Parts: sequence; structure tokens; C-alpha cells
Amino acid sequence: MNDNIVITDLARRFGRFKAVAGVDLEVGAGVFGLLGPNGAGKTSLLRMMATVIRPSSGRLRLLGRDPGSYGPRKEIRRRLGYLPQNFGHYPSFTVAEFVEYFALLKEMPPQRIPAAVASAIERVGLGDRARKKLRTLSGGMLRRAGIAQAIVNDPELVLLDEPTAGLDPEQRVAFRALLRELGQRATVVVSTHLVEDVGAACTEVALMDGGKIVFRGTPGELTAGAEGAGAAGDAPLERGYSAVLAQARATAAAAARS
Ligand SMILES: Nc1ncnc2c1ncn2[C@@H]1O[C@H](COP(=O)(O)OP(=O)(O)OP(=O)(O)O)[C@@H](O)[C@H]1O
Repeated sequence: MNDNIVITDLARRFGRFKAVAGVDLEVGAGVFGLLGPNGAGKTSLLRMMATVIRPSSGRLRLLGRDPGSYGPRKEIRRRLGYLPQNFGHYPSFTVAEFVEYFALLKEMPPQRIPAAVASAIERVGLGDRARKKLRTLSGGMLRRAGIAQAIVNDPELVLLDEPTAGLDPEQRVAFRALLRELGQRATVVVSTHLVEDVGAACTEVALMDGGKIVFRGTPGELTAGAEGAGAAGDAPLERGYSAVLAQARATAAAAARS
């Protein structure tokens, strides 16, 4: 089996609150979009996949390894690229120093680092800013520096939490092309609020609500979910999103009543 992510009945509690409430998911190569309303549990799920937080229960296998023990966790982290939703950056680092810092953390062979750093910075369109300090960058540029550190090690598993937040339209288009390129070899999971990202870059999509996955399919199947439903939205995918979400909530409410 070459699924880089295999998740079984995964849950994560914060106190008594279940942010992730029993997720099953298998993902292979390609770009996988994670959609859902605020608080659905997308970030918590991504953080578990990034080995940043541990599951409360359930099973998680990443790149064929169990992140619960030290050796495999270290190996996963070397092969992983993760862009968190909020990352404390290092204001006095230049873009190149910042990306190099992560290359070193990921234990890349030193002789490969300079070229890998330059290439990652180029791929996110920051080539002319490589020597600028992070504190001088705009929000969108910082996000792109964050994406550069995520891809510097040519990861097999790429986890991006709202990577297009703050990017201007031209950069969003360029970034989606980068996503498609990454997805040819790696498993890429992207959480986003922009359904256009899903339509343009994702081979598959899951919709989360209330800590669960309530839909999984292709962007075309999500769009088809709106047919005849009269759902709200300005674009076909947006209407599919609204219709599928409304239907999942109605089903859950009916199940709770019975
Ligand atoms: N460290 C934490 N401590 C307590 N509650 C948390 C913590 N992290 C997340 N939560 C709660 O878990 C729920 C899911 O949050 P999460 O950030 O995973 O959702 P999300 O789908 O990424 O939302 P958004 O689209 O707003 O980013 C929310 O109700 C949130 O308040």
C-alpha cells in the first residue's frame, strides 16, 4: 500500500471538548483539499499529521511509520513539510537564513542545503528577497517564506494550513501551480477556506464539520452535491460546499433525535 497517510478513528480532545471526533482517512500522492467552517477541526487534524500534537485516541500512520515512537517520528519529520497556520517567525533572520534553519532542523545533508534553499525560495517567488530580513516582508511574503521552509527538503508529505491566506491573486495562481507540481510526487494536504484553491489544484477534497469528515470525493463530486438543492454560493463549488454541509448537518440532527 502506498498511502502516505492512514488514519483510523482518530480523535483529539482539548479538555472535554472533542476537536477531532473520529476521523478515518487514507491519502496517497496528489493534492488533497481540506475544507470546512471555522472550528471544524482542520487545524487540529493537520497538527496531528505533522506530529505537533498527539492524538487522544485512534491510529495514525504516516509514510508507513508509527509517529507514536521516537525513531519513526524523527524519520517522519525529516520527510515532512509543514506550514502551520500561525508560526512564530524569526524577525532578524533573512529569508535565506530562515529557510536554511529549517533545512538544518530536517537534517538535510549539508552539501545539498545551499542549492535546496535557493530553489525553495525561487519556487515561492521570493528570489529577489532572499537577503531581506523577515521583519521587512509583507504578510503575504511571510506566508511564502513559510511555504519555502515547508518544501526545502523535497518532502514526501506536505501539510499546509491555509497557505493562500494573505496571498495576492497573482501569487495564488502561481502557488496553485506549485501545488499541482508538488502533488505529482508527494502527498499534499491543504486546508483552505477558498473553494477556488480546491477547484484549481486539488485532485480530491474532504469536508470537515464538528470534528468529523462529512464528505470525501473529487471537486466535481462536491460541485454535483448542489444539484437541485438551491444552496447558497456564488460559484458551483461554493454551492456544492453549502449543500453538502447542510445535508450532513440535517442527517446528524435527525440521528440525534432518533
Ligand atoms: N489548543 C487548544 N485548546 C483548546 N481548544 C482548542 C485548541 N485547539 C483547537 N481548539 C478548539 O478545537 C476546535 C477546532 O479547532 P481547529 O483550529 O482545529 O479548527 P479549524 O477547522 O482549523 O478552524 P479555522 O477554520 O477557524 O482555522 C475549535 O473549537 C477550537 O476552539
